[in-house]
Amino acid sequence: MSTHDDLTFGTLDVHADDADSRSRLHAYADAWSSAFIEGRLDDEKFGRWLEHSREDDVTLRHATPTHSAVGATPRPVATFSSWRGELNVGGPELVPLHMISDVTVAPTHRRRGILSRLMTEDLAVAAADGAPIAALTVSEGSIYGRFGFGPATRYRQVEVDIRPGRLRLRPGFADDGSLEQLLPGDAWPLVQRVKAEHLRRTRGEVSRPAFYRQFQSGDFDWETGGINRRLVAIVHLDVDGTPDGYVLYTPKEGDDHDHHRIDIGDLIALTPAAELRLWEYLAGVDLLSVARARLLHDDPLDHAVVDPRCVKTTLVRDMLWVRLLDLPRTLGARPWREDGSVVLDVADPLGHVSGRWRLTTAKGIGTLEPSTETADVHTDVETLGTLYLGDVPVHTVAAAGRLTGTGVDTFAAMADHAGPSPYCRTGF
Ligand SMILES: CC(=O)SCCNC(=O)CCNC(=O)[C@H](O)C(C)(C)COP(=O)(O)OP(=O)(O)OC[C@H]1O[C@@H](n2cnc3c(N)ncnc32)[C@H](O)[C@@H]1OP(=O)(O)O
Repeated sequence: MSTHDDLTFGTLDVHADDADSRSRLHAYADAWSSAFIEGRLDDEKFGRWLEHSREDDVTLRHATPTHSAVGATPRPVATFSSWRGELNVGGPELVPLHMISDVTVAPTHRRRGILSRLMTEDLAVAAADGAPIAALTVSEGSIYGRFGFGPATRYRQVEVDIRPGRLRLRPGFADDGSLEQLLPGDAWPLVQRVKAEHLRRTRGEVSRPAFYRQFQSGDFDWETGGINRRLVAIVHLDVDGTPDGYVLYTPKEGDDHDHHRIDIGDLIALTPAAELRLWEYLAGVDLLSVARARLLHDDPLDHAVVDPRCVKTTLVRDMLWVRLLDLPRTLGARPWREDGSVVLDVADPLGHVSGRWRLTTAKGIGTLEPSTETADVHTDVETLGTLYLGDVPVHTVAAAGRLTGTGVDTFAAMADHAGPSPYCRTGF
């Protein structure tokens, strides 16, 4: 007898609108929301969740008890959502991305292999549908490696000292653009335009799920359950008046004037000058002491200020976890540095990319073919996920024992790049 005989595994149709379907969808949303310690959703929040989930055409996988011993209506004990987005892998085209979120299993049903089953089924369907790569952001670092996901980008949490006169840009900084404060709802179309261009330019960035509109336009604040009247939107315009950057932030009151702070939800600019101008603006906002933000782990801001100690790092953490599902497509889509050729022997516990492959790079383009030759490099799909966007040099990961063989030096010369670190600013 299967250990899951007491459960029904299936998917819910996010677009179904009859009363019974809505009630099942509400129970599903309650299950993930409760697991993330946010409690069950009221009708307003459920409606908002349904709206953005429909916009993204999300697949909702669940496990639900077949019956209740006390006669209650069974409610989901596991949730798992996924949808199709895009990822910038550093090549000329964005790559279709299978995005995963809301992974929960109720405490009553944990460690019975429910997540393993949902993940295995979901990745198999995604691969069969032609998704070359999957990604998620994680609550804990110990869960997803076993399924072939590797941490592929990092971010840095910082507290920037914005007391009067503290954060100063080095002499010589010049920007010929301008700033405009807008209502967040009015800024939203401009924010979207800048963000779309940023995605096109930034290796490691992913397309934004639809829920971003609700909180970045100020339309709905998930914490208060109403319009976000605190959100401030500042747009940077270039010399021709074209928007090329923005910051969205929320001032937060501290215990006293010395502790009022800004939480920066998003600061994105298409030029370094626009980005620094937005920081200069933030440093000049009165009555505030600290700006909390996420930055690239090797962000230019540290080198643009007179006193680098104004930018205090409080945390460095993994952001996007990547899982390769189709090796010829994914390795063919990312850029390569030196010309070369190696045979990779790849282990994959779920079998999607396992086997021996000859990787050949020429003029920045990689091609991959199945091979029966002796392997030059032995590794696994989790390690290839970590290396995929170029965040970490091959030799660093090899020194950890994760790549072995006589071809590691050649592979490093082919794979490592000298461009900016990959960066994903999008949580999901
Ligand atoms: C992408 C996201 O949504 S991130 C959010 C993840 N969700 C949460 O953190 C919510 C709270 N936690 C949970 O809901 C559950 O504990 C889950 C989803 C993390 C795990 O669900 P389960 O059904 O218990 O996992 P399952 O039984 O399939 O375990 C699979 C393996 O992962 C291991 N594992 C599961 N959870 C954890 C964990 N938190 N830490 C370390 N290992 C774990 C299990 O020991 C098992 O290992 P094995 O294959 O060597 O035996």
